[in-house]
Amino acid sequence: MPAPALKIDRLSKRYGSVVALDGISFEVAPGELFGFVGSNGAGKTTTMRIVLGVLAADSGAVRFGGEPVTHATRTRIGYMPEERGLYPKMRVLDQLVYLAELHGLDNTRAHQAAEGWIERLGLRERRRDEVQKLSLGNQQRVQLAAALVHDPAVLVLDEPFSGLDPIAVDVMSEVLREKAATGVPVVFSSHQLDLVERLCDRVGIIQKGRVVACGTVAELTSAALLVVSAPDAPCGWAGQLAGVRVVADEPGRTVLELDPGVDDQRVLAAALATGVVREFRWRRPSLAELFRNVVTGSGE
Ligand SMILES: Nc1ncnc2c1ncn2[C@@H]1O[C@H](COP(=O)(O)OP(=O)(O)OP(=O)(O)O)[C@@H](O)[C@H]1O
Repeated sequence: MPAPALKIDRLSKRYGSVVALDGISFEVAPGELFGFVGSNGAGKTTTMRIVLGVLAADSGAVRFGGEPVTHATRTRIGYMPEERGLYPKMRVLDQLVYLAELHGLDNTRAHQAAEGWIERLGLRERRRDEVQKLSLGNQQRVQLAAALVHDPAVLVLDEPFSGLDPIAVDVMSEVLREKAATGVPVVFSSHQLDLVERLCDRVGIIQKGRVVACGTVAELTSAALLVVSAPDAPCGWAGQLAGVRVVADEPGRTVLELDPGVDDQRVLAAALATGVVREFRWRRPSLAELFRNVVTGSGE
């Protein structure tokens, strides 16, 4: 049976006078790897805590297969909290077995699952160590194992990649891909936009508690940018052109966004008026460029 979709439906949340969530909505389909990105304080952690039920929304709902999430369905979510929630003095294996049993696995199955994830995440040598004695990266691997050990039907991870070395990033990426490939909706937050771009099927950009852009990376980055290398051009040469916005301006190289209908040959003429033009080409923006555009509206 395929796992149900996770739907965040118009959630709002205030902390006193601070509006943390302002009607945020998005959906993560079964088998989809969804990247949740936004500036500091945009509302990512608040959203994830509400999904987990550790925080109540003022209004809106979290739905799982169309039904509001209940205490029973919540136990089917695998969660990696931002503040990490392990018992520092418990040994790795004991901790994972304990968590699996808490989620309803009997002792034998809990051991099998814990050992399986220990092996998969390269923690075999550490399995008898107290969590507090592990490096931060290894603690994070244990935290991932803790989110997975009860074979969840939904995976929600708050900045799982922060602080990981490149090998651990690869392991984490593979595991998330594999989990999604089994039909589970997987959502994770991250500030590492290159990674999100590479890994995710879809991305939601959140700002001030609302989703301001959502789609596949290809959809989000379809509006092309114009790269112009004009080594003699004075800084800011393109700033006065009507319908043209400067996305990046380095000495001799400028990246521009043109309003619909603006003739790029007019831009080329303006560039040539400053001297030689070595490069004049269209390219897709990166997710990081798009993010800056969307979030600051200025491109920088
Ligand atoms: N316990 C709290 N009390 C008061 N305000 C809070 C509390 N938790 C979060 N906030 C505020 O709510 C807003 C959203 O915070 P949240 O932690 O959800 O953002 P975030 O997107 O996860 O940020 P980051 O990328 O920095 O982790 C921010 O303005 C934050 O200051």
